[in-house]
Amino acid sequence: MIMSSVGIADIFNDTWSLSMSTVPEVAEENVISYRQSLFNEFQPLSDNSSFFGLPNYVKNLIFKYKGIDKLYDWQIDCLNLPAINERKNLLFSLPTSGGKTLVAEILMLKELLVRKKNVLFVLPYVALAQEKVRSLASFGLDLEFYVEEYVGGKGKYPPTKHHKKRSVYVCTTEKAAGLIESLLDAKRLDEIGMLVVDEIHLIGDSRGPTLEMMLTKLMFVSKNVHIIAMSATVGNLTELGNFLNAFVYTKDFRPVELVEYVKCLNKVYRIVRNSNGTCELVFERNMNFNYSEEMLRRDPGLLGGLTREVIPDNSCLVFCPTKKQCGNFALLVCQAVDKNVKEFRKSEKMSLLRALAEEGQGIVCPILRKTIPYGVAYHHSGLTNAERRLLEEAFLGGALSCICCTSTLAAGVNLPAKRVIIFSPYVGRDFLKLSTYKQMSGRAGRMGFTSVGESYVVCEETDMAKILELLKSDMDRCESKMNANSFISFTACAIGLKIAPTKSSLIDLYNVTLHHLQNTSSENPISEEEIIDKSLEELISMKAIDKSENGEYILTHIAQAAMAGIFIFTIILVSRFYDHVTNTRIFSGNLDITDAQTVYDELMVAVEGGLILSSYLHLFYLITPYSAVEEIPISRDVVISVYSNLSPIEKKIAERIGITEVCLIQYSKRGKITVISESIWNRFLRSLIIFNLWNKKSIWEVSKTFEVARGTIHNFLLRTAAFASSVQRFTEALKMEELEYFPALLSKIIPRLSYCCTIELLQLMQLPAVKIGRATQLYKAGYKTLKDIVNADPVKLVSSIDHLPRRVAYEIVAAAKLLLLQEAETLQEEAENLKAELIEKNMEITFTDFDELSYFE
Ligand SMILES: Nc1ncnc2c1ncn2[C@@H]1O[C@H](COP(=O)(O)OP(=O)(O)OP(=O)(O)O)[C@@H](O)[C@H]1O
Repeated sequence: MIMSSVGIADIFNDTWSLSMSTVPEVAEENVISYRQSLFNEFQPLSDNSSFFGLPNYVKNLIFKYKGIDKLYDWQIDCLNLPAINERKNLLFSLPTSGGKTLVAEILMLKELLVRKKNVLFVLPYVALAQEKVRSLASFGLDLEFYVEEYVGGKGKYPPTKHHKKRSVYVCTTEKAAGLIESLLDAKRLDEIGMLVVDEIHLIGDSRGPTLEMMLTKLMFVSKNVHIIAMSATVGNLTELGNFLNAFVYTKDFRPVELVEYVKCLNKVYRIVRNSNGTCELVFERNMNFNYSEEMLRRDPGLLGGLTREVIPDNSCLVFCPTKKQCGNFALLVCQAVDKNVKEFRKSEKMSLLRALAEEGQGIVCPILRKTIPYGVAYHHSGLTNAERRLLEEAFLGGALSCICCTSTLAAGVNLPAKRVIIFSPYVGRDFLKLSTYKQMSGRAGRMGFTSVGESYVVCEETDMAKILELLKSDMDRCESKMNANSFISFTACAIGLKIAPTKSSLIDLYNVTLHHLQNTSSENPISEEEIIDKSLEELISMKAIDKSENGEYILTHIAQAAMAGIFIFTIILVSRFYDHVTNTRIFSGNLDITDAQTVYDELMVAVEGGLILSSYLHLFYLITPYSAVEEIPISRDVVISVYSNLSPIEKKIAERIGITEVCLIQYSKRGKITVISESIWNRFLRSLIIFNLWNKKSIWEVSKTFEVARGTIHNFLLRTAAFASSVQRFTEALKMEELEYFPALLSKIIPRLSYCCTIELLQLMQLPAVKIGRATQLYKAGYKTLKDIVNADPVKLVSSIDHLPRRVAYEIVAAAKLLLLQEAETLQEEAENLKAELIEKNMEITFTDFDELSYFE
């Protein structure tokens, strides 16, 4: 296959058109011969001709859906490792875009189809997990397995047990942890054959404890789950391999050559790496972009010139140190490029703007409105997921040729570019780390898009020495982030799951952690006994655990109910806020034991004082996560203005909760609020954000009123939905008469909260990566239900929906088919199970039974 002239995107289109018998856009004879070859080689699963132990037609599907017809040598090497056949855990590390994911997916398919076990695929970010669900859907349809999404509010704990087909659970880290806990609790862990963890180095990130605890528990209770972990950037690979008890495979392979440069003043230096590991900067060229004086004043770093060299024909990613700079740099690039670029793919850019408007309920960010006509955009966490997704698709499709982003894009999204510009060697205030540099520069030049990738790091003269030092330094180590709080959570969870209910078994469990491995080799190791003792003491003092008669620790009733909340829905990204919370956190979800007690108290107060149901606000207050206060800082002026403008019913609810004018007076005078706890005051104010969105105020309006970024609001909404699910499960598990109607009340609002949409759009929003704008577009175009999507012609979808890439259209249809199929087959299975149970108990009901009933006579 000639990648350079065709390009992966084209290949996708071609192969899709082949599979769906739509208008082919490649030479007819190629289509026919390819179709023929597919037809000839397609054989049933019993085909024992082997593609790494899989039937040969899996190979064809990889070509059909991924455009890959040949594996790299290292991929073949890795898949043939004796360690794989022996089912030894595998940790493999290659540079970004080396093709690691494909290896993991082939192993995953083998587990599903040959060993017939379920697989957990863990990805660190929501967007990556959703992309994976969508891309695996076609494989699921063809190879007859389910793809179940465990992201945000989606995913059932424990999962439905399927007898006929296997499932791959695509999860974010927190959801995976919840899923494993629920399977352990249900004694069903043996249904899982493999756990794939992408970006394993994130175990050393602030969210790392959740991942570390999950892996530890899994390895402690079972030797049968095959762990496959991968990463591009780990310094202490062997140590990580020891923790995972894994065979370590590493290669320095990049499919596309990467040429790295450093730009200082107007000089460009090439980074030359010598075979002895040293590295030097070799002068390459002077840059002269004929800037006017005015332009030079505005753009002294020559960013515009550097981007102008590649766009619009090729693509460019600009990494900026702060979010604010992303928008500013995007505007700057537009000033530097030729005005004619506005004509380049104009209609696609217009349709992108329309799609963004749909997503923002009619509003498009003013900066994007200015930059998109030039094919330029910015991208950071202040944008909603949907906005980011649209921009990413446009970049992949070529309508956008330049994105100015923060470093999070390098780790989170698969966006290749011809040129990567790291516009400052700082991330925020910190000097770049080697792993971050590698991730950013690794985005340059992806296979199938460009023959060579270039990365430029732009720096001041004063930073040149530091840059050289960075380039020569060893890769960052991955250090366990387990701390006192995570140990308490870890201990409580192990006790709750009964996997380590005694002190000695808790110590054994701790000895499996990465923390233990690193602690023992540190200069001042803490004794394992001390760690466990401290956690136990803390839990006892919080009345979260008791000792049973046989000397084992058990959870108290409320702690158990709190934990049940987590079993059903673990929370997204909680541990990001972990370190800022002074309370002791108990569980990996956000319903910790101190929170659980407060939730309980507040629910009881609401019930006893009278829950106001003439508006949703009272309910929203009760499900506003406690972390909201740190997540959503609201300025003093905004608080005063929002509170002063409360409607009568809102005021009434505030009063019912205990908030009076005195609170406002105390707050306005910058004093401490003494009438009620500040947490009540703060959470009430944040619950108004949810209330406004629920009442159909656009995210733009709410963002303006509360002066909070749209992305932050969107994430807060998702977390509230997840917290509501925990509260729902908590109230169910408490089994108290006074609270028995809460689960039903909450179950009505949770789906709408998760998707932040109207009831009509709920079905469409179940599709992976379909957000409100695209759901609205589909709905308006007459595709109102999943069934409509199943019956849709993807080509028609592309023509009737603005800015819908062809590949995405096919993937959406495949995902809808799989979802419906899964739903129907699950119902069928449940019916069969019920019937089998009845037969087993000799209780088969026949029509004759009814005939005998006099009632019908
Ligand atoms: N053998 C192959 N031939 C051609 N393209 C390939 C091959 N293997 C993978 N690719 C393509 O290369 C790109 C990068 O692959 P992949 O995402 O698997 O890399 P990765 O090592 O997992 O990267 P990252 O570290 O960014 O996650 C993808 O578009 C993938 O489809």
